[in-house]
Amino acid sequence: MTTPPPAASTAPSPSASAAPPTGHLLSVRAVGKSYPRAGAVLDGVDLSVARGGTVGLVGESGSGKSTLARLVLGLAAPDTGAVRFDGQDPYRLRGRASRSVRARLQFVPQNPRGSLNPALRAGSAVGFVLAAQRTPRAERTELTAELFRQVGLDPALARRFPRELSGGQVQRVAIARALATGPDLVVCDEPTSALDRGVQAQVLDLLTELQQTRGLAYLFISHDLAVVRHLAHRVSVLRHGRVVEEGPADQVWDHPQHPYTRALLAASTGRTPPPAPNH
Ligand SMILES: Nc1ncnc2c1ncn2[C@@H]1O[C@H](COP(=O)(O)OP(=O)(O)OP(=O)(O)O)[C@@H](O)[C@H]1O
Repeated sequence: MTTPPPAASTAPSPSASAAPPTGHLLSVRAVGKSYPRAGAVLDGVDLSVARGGTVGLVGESGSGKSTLARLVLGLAAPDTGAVRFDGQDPYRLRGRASRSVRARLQFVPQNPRGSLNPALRAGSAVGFVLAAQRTPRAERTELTAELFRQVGLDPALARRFPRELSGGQVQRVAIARALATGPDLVVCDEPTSALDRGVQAQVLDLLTELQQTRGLAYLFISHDLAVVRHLAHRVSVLRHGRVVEEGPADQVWDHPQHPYTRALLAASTGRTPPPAPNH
């Protein structure tokens, strides 16, 4: 399915702003993963995310994006290669070290409504995370209100149930929940693909703003190059489990080298780029 590019935004293009700080927070090296029926889902994948930077991971459905997200989050182990978050293997950690890394490594899902308990008020979704972080009960309500404000939500909405919120509001609650642990890296898996175009642009602007104020890094997964271009500093293009192109977002957008990247661009924008010199 082709999602239209997001509406024009007031947020500065990340690639037009200052370069992100150097030093890799996340490093994926020669990662391979197979499943019995699917075969090789990832094959020799390399990817790095700098502190405070955004890498966009694009590819069609089935290219292996969510599998890579699971490996990065330490929910599964690669068959070959290595995943390192700040030098540590998120899958192998146990006990306090695991809790610390899990707090610094958060996730925003595609379908936040599905990840929120429908029987609990929106504020509780954030409150539970704060409780797990051992935040004193007396501070949780005010901290939840502050997180709601940071994601552009009226703190009064914390009293509502998920069904009483719009799709964009629910996604903001999911972002507030991810922020509650004070992460350094947030893995966003198609976080705007279920939203209307205008709301999509607002959520992307919010993610950009949060990056600037909190120094967050993102691994931003999408099938849509136009969405990724909106906030990524660098882009990796995944096809059948292999990275076929990687580079600065503007370069990949303006001068896509691989035929597959060019096809993704055409699907995303309707624009057929001029032929690349090497193909
Ligand atoms: N736990 C699993 N067991 C077996 N096969 C799996 C498992 N997880 C993923 N796969 C298979 O791996 C391939 C890649 O799936 P993955 O979800 O990573 O792709 P994707 O690019 O994220 O696609 P989508 O955008 O549709 O989620 C698919 O063929 C899928 O069926």
